[in-house]
Amino acid sequence: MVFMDLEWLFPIPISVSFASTILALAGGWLIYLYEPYWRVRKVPGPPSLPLVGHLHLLAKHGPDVFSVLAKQYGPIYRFHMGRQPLIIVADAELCKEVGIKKFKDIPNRSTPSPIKASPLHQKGLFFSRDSQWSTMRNTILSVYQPSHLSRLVPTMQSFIESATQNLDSQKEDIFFSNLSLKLATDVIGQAAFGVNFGLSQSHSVHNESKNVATDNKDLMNASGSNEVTDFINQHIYSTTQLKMDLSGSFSIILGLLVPILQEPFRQILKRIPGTMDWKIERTNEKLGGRLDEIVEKRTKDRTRSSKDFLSLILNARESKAVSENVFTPEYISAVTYEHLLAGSATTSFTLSSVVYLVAAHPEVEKKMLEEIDGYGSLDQIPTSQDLHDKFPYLDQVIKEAMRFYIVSPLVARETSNEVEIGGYLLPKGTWVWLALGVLAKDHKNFPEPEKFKPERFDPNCEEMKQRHPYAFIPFGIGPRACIGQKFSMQEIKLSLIHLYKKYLFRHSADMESPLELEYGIVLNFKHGVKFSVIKRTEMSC
Ligand code: HEM
Repeated sequence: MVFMDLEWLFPIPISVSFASTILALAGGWLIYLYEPYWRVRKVPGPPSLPLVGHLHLLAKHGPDVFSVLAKQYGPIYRFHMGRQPLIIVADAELCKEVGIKKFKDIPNRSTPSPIKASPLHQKGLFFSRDSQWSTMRNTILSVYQPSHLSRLVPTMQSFIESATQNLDSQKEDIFFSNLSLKLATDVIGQAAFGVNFGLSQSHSVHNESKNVATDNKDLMNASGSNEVTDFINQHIYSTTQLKMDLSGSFSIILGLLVPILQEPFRQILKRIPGTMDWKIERTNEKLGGRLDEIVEKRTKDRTRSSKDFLSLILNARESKAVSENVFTPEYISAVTYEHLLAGSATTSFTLSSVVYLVAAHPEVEKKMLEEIDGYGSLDQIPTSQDLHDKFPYLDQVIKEAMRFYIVSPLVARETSNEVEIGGYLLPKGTWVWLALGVLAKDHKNFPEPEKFKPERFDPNCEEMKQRHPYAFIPFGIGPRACIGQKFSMQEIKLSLIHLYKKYLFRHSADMESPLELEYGIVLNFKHGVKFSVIKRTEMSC
């Protein structure tokens, strides 16, 4: 009967075997699309659309979508990133379970489609897995000793000073988010590679109407730019193309919707000049080539110091303190590059958030200035220990800004075994993502979450005492938490102390309100952050 209908549909007679092939393909296709959903179907979640899953909800609500859905579906629910279901964990106790108690069953991160196309990103610490990850992490941890961090204070300070010289000298408002990105890139460039990129000295931060990413994309096309500029341009282009929505390259979009087609299409598209896949491939190739050159040159350098991260790893490798099989040259390139990536946008976003929020809260600004001024004279540079002990209010301001604008609203993990979380049995290979952004806005732990109140982080206040210990985890949780936490806090505090000793900041009239956010590899201000700058000595005159 079925075949008679098909004969009516197709004027040319079709054979039984052809029809059954079509049916088998259609069945296989449906199984392929629905199999990931089927494995976690018992976890609650909104109805999803074929192919796009819940991406339309992400487009509608932006990063807030995870809070909206947590209100509707509870502390653990399903969100389909295209075909791929994510199990979103939006509760502090459950995050502790995933990140700490059941770590041995959930030790790795899932690899999202933008990363699948980039070997450079896959070989860093972030996406490496199991024993490769633990050996790399232990080695890197050994070079993150507090004594090494404290030795970095003068380096950080000198970049901060040169980046923030004469901020008040021009009439126009400054593009602070650009300044902070250049500063953070310079600092991490020096700390990771021992290379001075010189970004914060060479560019004016005034009159820049575009953000750094766009700025550099243009430069990428200009021939004859110098090596450093090229390297940074490639770095920024490579990073900003890692989109988590439907605005990435065609192969990345396919990776979200039909992952099986991502690699074949990427292989074709990367050979067609002008496509985004072609540009990404060329950029990553050039970037990888440059990184390999830096590593090779440093490997041969017998007089290398042990001040930067790359030299420290190379020294450890040569002294056999770490296995040469684990730290092959390509892993060394990847992990060093990862520092540049992980340490720039995150730190710069946090710096911009603090200054933006403080500028809108005069009572916070007053209290913070009293603490900074009380520390000592203008040219007294705090030590690592002083940064830790002597600025308790600044500490609260930074934490509250990081809660208010959380850099990494989601943290990706993947189960290695079948494991039970929140009453649901999750099969091996399930993507479990911790919703740090939802936790940070949960009114149970943070009453009036939309208000900026640094005092809620005062260790003596009732709100702080009653809060779940894992309600605020901007650097993640457990053995896979951020390795650069102390490094970035040192840099952020040093920068803020130096800035506020000299200047005050006021919102530019040329900025949207509220600020629009965009969700790339980390959260970012869509149109940047702009301030007018007032020199403090002038104010007190
Ligand atoms: C404000 C600044 C920063 C924030 C908010 C931040 C946040 C995070 C978060 C949320 C994670 C995931 C943690 C988890 O899965 O539990 C992470 C991982 C990581 N971060 Fe950061 N980060 C910052 C700065 C840095 C810096 C400066 C570096 C490098 C010097 C760095 C290097 C890394 C690395 C390598 C990982 C992967 C760790 C692993 O998988 O073992 N981060 N970061």
